Amino acid sequence: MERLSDSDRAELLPGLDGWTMVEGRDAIQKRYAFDSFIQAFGFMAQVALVAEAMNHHPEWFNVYGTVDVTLSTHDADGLSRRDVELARRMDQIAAGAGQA
Ligand SMILES: C[C@H](O)[C@H](O)[C@H]1CNC2=NC(N)=NC(=O)C2=N1
Repeated sequence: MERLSDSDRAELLPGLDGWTMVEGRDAIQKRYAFDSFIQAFGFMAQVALVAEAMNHHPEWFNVYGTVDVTLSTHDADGLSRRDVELARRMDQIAAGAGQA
């Protein structure tokens, strides 16, 4: 998996909703806020199935209804198209999982 080129970054990253660059690392991050732990965990369970099917896995941290997510491609040591794809899929799942 190749790291995103500068032109791919300029084209793809602004289209992501609420994702920002991590400082000091070639990765993107987003905080999802749900009303309850069950909604947050339901979101994570659905994402886990998608991530496994993509063979692309998030770094994440959950406290109650909050899920902090970092996406990066470890094999490429930076951002690849898979991160953009997983970010979009996570946003779709969050929208259906009752994001606060
Ligand atoms: C061996 C296995 O295919 C790799 O380690 C996969 C698994 N999941 C992964 N997830 C992420 N985020 N980046 C990777 O480079 C990656 N590589």
